[in-house]
Amino acid sequence: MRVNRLSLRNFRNYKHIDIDFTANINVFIGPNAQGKTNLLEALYLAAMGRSHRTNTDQELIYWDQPAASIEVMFVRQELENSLKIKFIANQNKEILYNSHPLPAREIVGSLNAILFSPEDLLLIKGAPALRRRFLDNEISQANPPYYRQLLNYNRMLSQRNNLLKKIRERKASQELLAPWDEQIAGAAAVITKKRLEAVKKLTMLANLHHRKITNSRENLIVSYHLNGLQQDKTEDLNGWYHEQLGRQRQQDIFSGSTGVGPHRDDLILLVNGKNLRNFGSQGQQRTGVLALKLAELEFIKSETGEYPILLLDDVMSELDAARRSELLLFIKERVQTFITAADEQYFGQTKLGKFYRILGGTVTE
Ligand SMILES: Nc1ncnc2c1ncn2[C@@H]1O[C@H](COP(=O)(O)OP(=O)(O)OP(=O)(O)O)[C@@H](O)[C@H]1O
Repeated sequence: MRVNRLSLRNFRNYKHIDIDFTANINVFIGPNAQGKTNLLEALYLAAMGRSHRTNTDQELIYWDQPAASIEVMFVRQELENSLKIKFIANQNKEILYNSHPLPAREIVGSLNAILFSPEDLLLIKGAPALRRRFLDNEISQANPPYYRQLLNYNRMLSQRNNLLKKIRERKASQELLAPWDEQIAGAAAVITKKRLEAVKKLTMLANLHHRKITNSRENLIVSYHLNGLQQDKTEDLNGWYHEQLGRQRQQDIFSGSTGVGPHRDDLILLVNGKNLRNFGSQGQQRTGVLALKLAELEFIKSETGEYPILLLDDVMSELDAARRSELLLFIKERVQTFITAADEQYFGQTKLGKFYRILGGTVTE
């Protein structure tokens, strides 16, 4: 997968730019607050249909302008595609894929992209929701129907939770829960099964990278923690979820939320048998995150036949020389990459790709 051109109109601090990219490494250099991350954000938006920084589209439009747009020309399976997103103040965004309207929920899976930013360094230490999102982004891009199943599951879950609250306030009867439990159990089983399959591949791929970065001193195991269930008893997930929803019902009514399901699961990472979250040093955790990110690239390649593009936002300065070189060695001539950095110090010797200077919303090669 390769992005050939990005055009922005009134997007963030860019009034009007068209940039052509190299198929290898593209490096955006510039001082703080000049628009480097805005460029990666535009590419991420084209891939995921949403920003990684805001849920408010209005923020994406150049101050005082009525509308903005992002247009990306990219090659997928050797065919050139165009994707355009228009943001109009106080309206829903419009998406055109090869000039045809595309609903926002169908954008995932068109242009695939992996983002690695300093916030990802919290992937191991941070809340379980971060690890679930990591896994969901990966599976959704490799398997777009999964993304829609996930949206559907989340919608049903929030409706069940509203009903639980009404039951708690004696405004609805408990019998109304039965059809929701039936549907939620089915959807939860489908999602969990796909996550378990993905983690099986992920652990193998991540361990290869982890061993390489640590000169074979450390083994990384990634496993899926299914809240309340042993990994080896997953044949009848639908039945199990159904039973659990029934068993937890009174507790769920009391809390007004659903206590079991894939929205409560987690990933567990072990290094040489020890939980990386509790016992890993900061350096080990960084290696774990890098190994996961590289594994994510390979997972998408193995599922779709192509590497996604890689967006590295300000992470070079966060990695030490060994991790940086593992990263650059892997992506070189393999993955089209977009890197932001404050200066050129990490790239001086490598003579990688194309360099762009970013200054106050302007881009010069
Ligand atoms: N809607 C908008 N309209 C105009 N300018 C905006 C808008 N949103 C953000 N900006 C400007 O974009 C700039 C920030 O750009 P960006 O986040 O890409 O910085 P950066 O170059 O990545 O910096 P750093 O290295 O500090 O992360 C700021 O100057 C901010 O004022």
